[in-house]
Amino acid sequence: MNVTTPHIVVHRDAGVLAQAVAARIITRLVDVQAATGTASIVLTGGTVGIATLAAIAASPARDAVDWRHLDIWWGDERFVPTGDPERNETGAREALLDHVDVDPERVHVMRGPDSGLSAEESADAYAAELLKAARPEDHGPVPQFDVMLLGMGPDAHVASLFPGLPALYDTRSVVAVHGSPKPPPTRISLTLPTIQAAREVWVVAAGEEKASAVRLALSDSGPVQVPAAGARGRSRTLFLLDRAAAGKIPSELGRIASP
Ligand SMILES: O=C1O[C@H](COP(=O)(O)O)[C@@H](O)[C@H](O)[C@H]1O
Repeated sequence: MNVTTPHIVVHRDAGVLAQAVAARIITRLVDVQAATGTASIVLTGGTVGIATLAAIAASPARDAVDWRHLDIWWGDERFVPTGDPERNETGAREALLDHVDVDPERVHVMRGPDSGLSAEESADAYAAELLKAARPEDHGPVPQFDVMLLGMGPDAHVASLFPGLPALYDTRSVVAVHGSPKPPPTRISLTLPTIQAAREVWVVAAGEEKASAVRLALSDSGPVQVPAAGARGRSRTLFLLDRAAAGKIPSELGRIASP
């Protein structure tokens, strides 16, 4: 798998970070749609992830995106019923998707227990949906997503890939995760091979409590101990941080700082 070296961009605080990531997403989607007529994005839950979606909703530039021609996927989901405030889907709908003209057929949710599926069946159903969406030029079982947004926990988890859990060894595209150290315990997650199939992977993190995880994610650590170290895209990897989260990055790693 071709993966790229991360490029680091640091913003003043979490608020500016969310605004800047929102602007980047809008620009990227507009550019991809101008070139191909369609685009795809993978959403994340978490604080910066949802704040970013709210910033897109509040931006006048959001109307530059052709929302009807956008496929929306999730990197992970908490396995709780539809509408539960814990679901990443619920946060994304409230922050953005309820405010723009998306095509419901192109909003690809990971199903919860109210669907009657077990977590394993829900993961398999998502894998099948990804396989159906993959085109010959994707050369694999999942689409080469245009942008994958990933939040990161203080333990360096991304999506629902937590350090040391079996999901990190899994070569399927989507898995059920049990025993998550962060509640709720049961989740559905894309795996590392699926994350690394994305054209662009953008890791977003804010706050001092993420600083050690950011440092490790940018080191040569293995992804089983430091899942975020495996968050790399085929064409580009961005670590989009606030100053606090960037506080422990070694000085030899280049970074771009905004005022
Ligand atoms: O549980 C999750 O946590 C991470 C990070 O959340 P944060 O609140 O620390 O930013 C998130 O990226 C992931 O999608 C989510 O399910």
